Amino acid sequence: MLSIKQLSKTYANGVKAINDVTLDIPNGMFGLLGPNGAGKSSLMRTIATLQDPDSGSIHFDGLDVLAQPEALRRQLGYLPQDFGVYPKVTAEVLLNHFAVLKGLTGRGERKEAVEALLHQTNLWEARKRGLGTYSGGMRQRFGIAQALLGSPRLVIVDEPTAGLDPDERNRFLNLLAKIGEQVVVILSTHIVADVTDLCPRMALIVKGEVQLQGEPQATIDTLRSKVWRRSVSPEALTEYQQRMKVLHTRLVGGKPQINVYADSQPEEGFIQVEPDLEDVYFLHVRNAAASAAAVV
Ligand SMILES: Nc1ncnc2c1ncn2[C@@H]1O[C@H](COP(=O)(O)OP(=O)(O)OP(=O)(O)O)[C@@H](O)[C@H]1O
Repeated sequence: MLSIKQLSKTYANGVKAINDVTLDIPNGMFGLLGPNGAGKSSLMRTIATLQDPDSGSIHFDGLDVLAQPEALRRQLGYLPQDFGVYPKVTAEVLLNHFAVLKGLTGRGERKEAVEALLHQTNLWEARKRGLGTYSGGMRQRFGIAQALLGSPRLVIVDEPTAGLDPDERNRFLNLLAKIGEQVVVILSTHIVADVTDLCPRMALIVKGEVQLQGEPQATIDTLRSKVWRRSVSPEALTEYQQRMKVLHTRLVGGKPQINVYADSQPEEGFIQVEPDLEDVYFLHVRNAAASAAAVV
């Protein structure tokens, strides 16, 4: 269990990236959802002990992470958002190199670990190719392979599916789901479907603050019978957005379709629909933006 209490961080430029965050993260896949700039990477980097918070505490299975960062690092696998690779080096050589850095110094043990991870991430056939020839999905799977070296008990992956095509995304998420059976995996993402598909527990963070946390289905249930949908003309869209709580807009056959939050049917033509996690996400992002505007 990872336990974060009242964590805050303000950067030198005055941006409050983490604002009094308290989260309990049990074993399994945990989705940390939030729009760009919400503070997800700041939180991930702080948990990974790459930067210090201004205040608050982090404990992992009783270990005081901020007091003993080295001890946490020995149990950590981290795939950062901007994971760079050397394009000319092969996957096998680079993974072997990372393994040495992770402390796998015995030749036999290292070879075994590297080979097992290349198989697990489905890169065995491509192991002798330069990483520069890899697709985005293959690079991300390589990123997970290096994160899993040394059998970490805490795995952090920061926005890993952005830019992947549907096949590669599925393959990557399946891989994460398998890992999540044994350890704590924190998946930071702005893609709602990643969390819906994969995570039994989640938190939503906006402007550095936790807006909600719990089981995705329980958060969806709070919106039952409050989401209404209709198609509108492109010209009328702005007017609907001003008059109603429009959660999101989708183009269906080139025509905008809006989901609106309301206690009862907003007007003729709206039909009630089953809410989903996107509705929850947009309602909270919208409310957070509204309350920030009210403060200013
Ligand atoms: N080193 C830094 N110095 C100053 N401001 C920073 C720094 N890193 C991030 N920020 C700011 O802190 C806020 C949160 O950024 P962060 O990268 O943590 O968010 P995020 O949710 O990961 O978003 P994204 O998906 O865009 O990376 C943003 O306003 C960002 O501009």
